[in-house]
Amino acid sequence: MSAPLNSSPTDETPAGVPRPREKSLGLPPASLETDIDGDITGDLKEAYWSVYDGAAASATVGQILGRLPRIVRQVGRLAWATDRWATVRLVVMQLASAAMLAFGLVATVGVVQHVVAAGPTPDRIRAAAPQLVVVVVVLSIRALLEYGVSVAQARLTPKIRTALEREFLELTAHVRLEVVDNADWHDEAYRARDRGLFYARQIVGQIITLASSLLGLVGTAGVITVLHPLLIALLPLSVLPVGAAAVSAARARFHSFKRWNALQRRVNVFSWLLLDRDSAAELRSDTAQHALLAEHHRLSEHIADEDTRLGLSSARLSLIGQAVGGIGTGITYVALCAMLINEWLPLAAGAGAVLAIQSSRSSMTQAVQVAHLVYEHAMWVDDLLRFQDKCRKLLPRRTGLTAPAAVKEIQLRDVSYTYPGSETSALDGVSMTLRAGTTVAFVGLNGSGKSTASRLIAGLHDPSKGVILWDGVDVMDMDSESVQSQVATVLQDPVHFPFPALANLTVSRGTLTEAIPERALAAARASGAEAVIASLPSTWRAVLSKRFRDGQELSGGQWAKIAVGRGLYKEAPVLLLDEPTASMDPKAEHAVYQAVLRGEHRADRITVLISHRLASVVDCHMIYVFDQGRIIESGTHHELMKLGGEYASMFALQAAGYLASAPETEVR
Ligand SMILES: Nc1ncnc2c1ncn2[C@@H]1O[C@H](COP(=O)(O)OP(=O)(O)OP(=O)(O)O)[C@@H](O)[C@H]1O
Repeated sequence: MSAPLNSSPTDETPAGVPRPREKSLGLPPASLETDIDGDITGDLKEAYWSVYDGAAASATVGQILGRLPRIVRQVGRLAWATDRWATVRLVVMQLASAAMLAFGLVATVGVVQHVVAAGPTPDRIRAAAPQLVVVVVVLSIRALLEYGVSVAQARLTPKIRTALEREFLELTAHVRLEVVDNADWHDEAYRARDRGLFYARQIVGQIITLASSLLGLVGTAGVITVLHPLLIALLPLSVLPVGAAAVSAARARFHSFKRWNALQRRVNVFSWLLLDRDSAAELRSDTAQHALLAEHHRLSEHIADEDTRLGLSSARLSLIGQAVGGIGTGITYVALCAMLINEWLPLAAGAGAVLAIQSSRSSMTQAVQVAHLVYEHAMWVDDLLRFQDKCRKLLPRRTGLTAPAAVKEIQLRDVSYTYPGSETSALDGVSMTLRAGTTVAFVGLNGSGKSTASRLIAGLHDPSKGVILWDGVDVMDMDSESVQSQVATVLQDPVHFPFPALANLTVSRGTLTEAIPERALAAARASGAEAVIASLPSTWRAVLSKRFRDGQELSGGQWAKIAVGRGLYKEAPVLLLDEPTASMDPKAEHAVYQAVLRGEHRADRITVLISHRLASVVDCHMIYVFDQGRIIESGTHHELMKLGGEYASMFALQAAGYLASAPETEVR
């Protein structure tokens, strides 16, 4: 978070100045371990995003069939919640379309019946004509219904995705801060975003295709039974071999895809590093491109091999599938001929059976392929929905009581805080009183608890022990978000919003487009951002990112000024500055302190300043010295200097560094 308080603690560090705790480090290995591909990114293989890859490859047909109703119910619920009318239309038209397919088949058999009946050809054709018209009408209605299904799908799918995405971002952007710190939660969030949301968009269409092929299968089975009950025995003979071939082809594809995907993710790491603007300068100055390109080439070759393997195995499986399917068809037709020869079946029914069997074979192949996709993709959608449920339980406190718009006094009473998963307290029994119109400084070594204290004051974490009172009211009784909205926090590494300069300020008031111009100018003036913005080609409108056309690049110090401006623009009753000036030049830093801390701070504002440059805290009304989560000294600069404790030692150390080499120059 910050530069060390002391330049570098050496043996010459004066007595009394605490030293940071240090750990010794052994020699590194002479070479890094690699995986079977000889690649250092091997660990990424089983990373968060690949957990369900290839699940369909190892699931049994029973498992897939067993899960389908649940998946359909789940997606149905999503669709219902998103657009009931489109969902009803979709289901009704889908069923009607399947019914039309069956009617079409029956009508076609009717045509065949007339065509193969006894009598002169013109009479037979004339007799078949009405049925032929029925076939045309039925097929036209089916085409219209399919169009209707596509229209309903086109309306429903983007709505489902948008609703899921909005919900996902609403939840993830609001969960408590310590949740975001949790690496597992992060993995789950990225997995839900990259995979869950992606597949949620596809799954509606896939379920529709699955439903259409299954209904087609049921329809043709019904037609075959109507033609002759004995024919139903021929159906499995024909479709099961095709189905079995399709199952093994689908599994092989998913197996291969899992490996291909793992390799692709790894190769992406290298393409991203090679292309990214942030790494460009360092890559060139370190001539690190060669090492990265070598890894990229090696992984790309593995991907090419995997592609070839997948293509060859698909071709092989397709050949086997066709051979097995051909044998099944052969057996079916032999059985059909036997039935016709024995006159168990009229010729027209036999011809109809051939049509029905052809149609059911293609329905079966499609059903098997799509069922695998739905099974695997549903896992990701399931994962997304589970993650959203989890996030709902991790939202900040809502009590119905909001924080006061103006606060006179914030009291911390014996406050402790331990980060989740940590064994030691980051804050340990801290008490202090912050009053409106005063500026308070937190100083101390790295890791001593200064930022943690400011985060608790900002309502970003809840105390593990003790209470924080705002004008006598426990913050735990207030809505967390309302507390956060009354605090402006400026950090040393602020977010570089790639927006226009003005939006970079107004975002702290929850808008990117609406500004109060006088307030924006005053904030920019006080923070030193005025000169920065004035020097940009389109001043307030200049986009602060080189990633966009005509975007502008700012230096670290310039960004710091923008961030301070953002904090001031919020005009919150509490202003927390967590080392915001560390990257500013001395003049800019001086100006910020003049404006924010010394002269122009508002009488109704509580300002907390965290700084390692002790010269900047001299004028603060109160200085708290932190060490290992506790306050070890407090008072004004003069009181602390008089005390001769750690603050005095640290101050003397910094001052000595300047005095030893400073020429006699007047500070302007
Ligand atoms: N998000 C976190 N999760 C777990 N531990 C944390 C987290 N942030 C800080 N800590 C730990 O809490 C302790 C106090 O950290 P904190 O950031 O409050 O110190 P600081 O005084 O602000 O340090 P610095 O001067 O380096 O900014 C440290 O031991 C740190 O490792």
